[in-house]
Amino acid sequence: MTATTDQPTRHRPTDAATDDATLLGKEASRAVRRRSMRLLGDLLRPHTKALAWAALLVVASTLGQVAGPWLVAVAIDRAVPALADGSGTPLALTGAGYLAAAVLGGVAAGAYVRAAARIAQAVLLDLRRRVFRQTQRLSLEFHESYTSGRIISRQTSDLEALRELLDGGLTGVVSSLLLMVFTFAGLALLDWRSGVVLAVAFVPAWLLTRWFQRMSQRYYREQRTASARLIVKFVETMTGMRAVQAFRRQPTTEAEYGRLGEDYRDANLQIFGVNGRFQPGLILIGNLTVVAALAVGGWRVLDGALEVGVLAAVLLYCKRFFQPVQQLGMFYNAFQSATAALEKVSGLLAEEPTVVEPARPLPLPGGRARGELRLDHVRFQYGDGPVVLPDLDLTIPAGQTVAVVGTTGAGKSTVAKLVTRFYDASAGAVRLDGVDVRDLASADLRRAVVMVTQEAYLFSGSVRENIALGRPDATQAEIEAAARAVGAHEFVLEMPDGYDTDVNKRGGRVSAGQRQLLSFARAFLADPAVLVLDEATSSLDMPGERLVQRGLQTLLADRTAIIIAHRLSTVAIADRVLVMEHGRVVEDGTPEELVAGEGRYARLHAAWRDSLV
Ligand SMILES: Nc1ncnc2c1ncn2[C@@H]1O[C@H](COP(=O)(O)OP(=O)(O)OP(=O)(O)O)[C@@H](O)[C@H]1O
Repeated sequence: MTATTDQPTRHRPTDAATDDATLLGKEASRAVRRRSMRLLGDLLRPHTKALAWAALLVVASTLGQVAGPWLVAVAIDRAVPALADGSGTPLALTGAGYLAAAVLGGVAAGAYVRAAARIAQAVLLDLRRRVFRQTQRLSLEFHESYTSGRIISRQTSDLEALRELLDGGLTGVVSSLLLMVFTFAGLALLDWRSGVVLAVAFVPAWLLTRWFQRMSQRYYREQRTASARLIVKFVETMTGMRAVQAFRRQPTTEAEYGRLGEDYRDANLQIFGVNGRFQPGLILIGNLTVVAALAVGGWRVLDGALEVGVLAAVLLYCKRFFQPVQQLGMFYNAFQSATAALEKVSGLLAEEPTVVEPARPLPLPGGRARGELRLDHVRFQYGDGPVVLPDLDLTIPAGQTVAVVGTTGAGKSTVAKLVTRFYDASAGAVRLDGVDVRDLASADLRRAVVMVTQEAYLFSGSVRENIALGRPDATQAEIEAAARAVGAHEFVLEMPDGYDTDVNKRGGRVSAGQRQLLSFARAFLADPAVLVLDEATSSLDMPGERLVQRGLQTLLADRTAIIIAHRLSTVAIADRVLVMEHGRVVEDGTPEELVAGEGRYARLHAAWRDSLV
């Protein structure tokens, strides 16, 4: 059931399915952009006041900067001649004005950076929380097709790219853009002819920037996809380290990882290649503009049509105009990277759970589950894949223990996933005490039906906390009683800190059998009406097996149970055995009846018994 990256993502045309695509069609590209913008709008909405303040500050700081060359022109053309006439006041005033503008610009710029950083950090925190909440909210179907590595790269490298942009890039982009606009306005007001020169020079600069934009957008998407693939491979190898080492896959995984690393390097090199043409191109255009402005302005100064001071200011403005363009180019990288990241994150956030909470949940009859299960002509397929269960019709009376056995791929785990409502039936219905599970509030369903999985997952924390997951408000006495009931109490007491032992620390490590007993204790404490148990396939040593079997018997007591059984001893304690093949129940009866018969179970049982001798 392990999901792979290239597994087709079904019925999700516009969302996470697109996040690995580098070249999107126009329509899809626009849809993705709209989705990102909507998310950005959502994230920024709570900060409108702070944003307005930041905007005011950045305007003030830019005005401070743009005032400089203007004052230089005034100083050269008015104040210096006035000095020659014996009046020093204009020069002193212009000097003071220059200083004041510089101080105002500096102070406002500092305040702007701080204000922007506060907004950026708040937005990032919000986004981080949203991504985490969303990944927990999404149904199992999503997690089985979207590899954990991809989710990890959403939460790490994508959010990191956004952080980089928001931390410094964005403030830079905004102030650069504003500086360009104000510089152009200042120049045009001072001398419109020079304004025309600049406007003409802006055309090739604009074309170059558009080219850069297009190319880098494509390469940044490639880079992010390559980086996500690298992370996926890494996570997959690390989580499957046992299998990697057991099958001596190291050379293969190393080669694959190396290849993905090369792809990532190539993607980065392409980006630098584009940068390497964009930056010098802009510098060249900038310098040519200065030369043109000097040539045009110089002639006019000679003709007396332009004052020297104005020419000096014009040159300063022309030079300054292209500085932010270069900066913009640099920020644009961070911006591209962040846009690509935002597209992916917004794709993840746009995912809808396939298993949805009912709008108007129905109560269970009597307010409490009795545990009668009915699979009413259930048909099931994963997405648009092949039909796994063609027509399963089954009633399990309350309190019955049913062992499900069958060949691999027969659909046993699928039945478990339907009863626990990790998936919904494609047709037909699963009913608990006569109520369709789709009509039950998930809180009621989770209280009534508990699944104990093969891996018996232990979270970091103490043994006590791990058992208490079954019922978080349980007292210490109840936790101990649950552990005692399933036979876990003794070994817990032998651990270094008893119930307070950290399961991840040295000395807190538990064996496979103990792990199962702890998960039984957890389920016992939850006390559900229906228990679904995917029995671990790994075989235990005999004492461990006996211990687990005894724990299991206590746990089952008089609840309804569906056990995907891998052990003969488990099947023997069941009230009823279902033998499944290709999604159908081919045999159904008590263990004794089936053993006595001639069917598949009798053969399976004989083979099993022989293997034990
Ligand atoms: N998440 C999934 N997406 C698509 N197909 C799936 C998924 N999970 C299982 N299947 C397919 O559904 C069929 C039934 O799988 P299921 O896991 O229910 O079998 P099983 O009887 O529990 O097998 P095993 O004993 O090996 O665990 C298989 O053909 C499997 O390939």
